[in-house]
Amino acid sequence: MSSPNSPRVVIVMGVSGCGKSTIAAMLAGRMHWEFEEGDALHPPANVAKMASGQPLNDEDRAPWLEAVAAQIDAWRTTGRSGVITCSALKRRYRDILIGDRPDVRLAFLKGSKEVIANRLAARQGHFMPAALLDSQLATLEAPSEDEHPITVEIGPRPEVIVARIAEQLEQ
Ligand SMILES: Nc1ncnc2c1ncn2[C@@H]1O[C@H](COP(=O)(O)OP(=O)(O)OP(=O)(O)O)[C@@H](O)[C@H]1O
Ligand SMILES: O=C(O)[C@H](O)[C@@H](O)[C@H](O)[C@H](O)CO
Repeated sequence: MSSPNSPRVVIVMGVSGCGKSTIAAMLAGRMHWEFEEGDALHPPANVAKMASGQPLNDEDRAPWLEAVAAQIDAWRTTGRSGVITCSALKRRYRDILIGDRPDVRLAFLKGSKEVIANRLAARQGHFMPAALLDSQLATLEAPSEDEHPITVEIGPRPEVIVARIAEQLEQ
């Protein structure tokens, strides 16, 4: 396990609209760690594809996952800790992001389709159409126990969710 001063990274994962950006930014603030919005690392073609209502495939996601992994490594090799958002829907995507990096933890935001659909319907100014939620949920492989995820229900207020994640990180 890591010593208290070694860099640590949390990937906040889950389908579109589960709250990754909201929770990750607050968690980074609470931990005094860096924050990176994984969506900002998509090639422009991916954003255009999603905005046009088409789901990404494995090939589309490959360069994006590499960019997320590169950010994680940039933090780790320079001794910094950080929180990054990444839907990381499939196990094999998470294997790219985590691999043998022992200080990288998953925080999985888990919620019902109904709650997420309601939040997406209310959200404005985001490229991701709510219509892609079905495909996101169909693609999601929830992390299994051997991935040691911190799994949190998305129902409560963001402050509560962040506190729950922080408590588990501090254990
Ligand atoms: N715990 C919460 N309670 C109520 N509303 C929330 C909560 N978390 C997030 N929201 C709201 O739900 C919407 C979706 O959250 P957010 O944009 O953070 O999700 P996301 O997973 O980052 O989405 P995407 O992957 O599409 O970027 C936003 O409008 C946000 O303000
Ligand atoms: O893997 C994917 O299908 C995409 O990366 C999406 O999950 C988006 O990044 C994001 O969640 C929408 O804003």
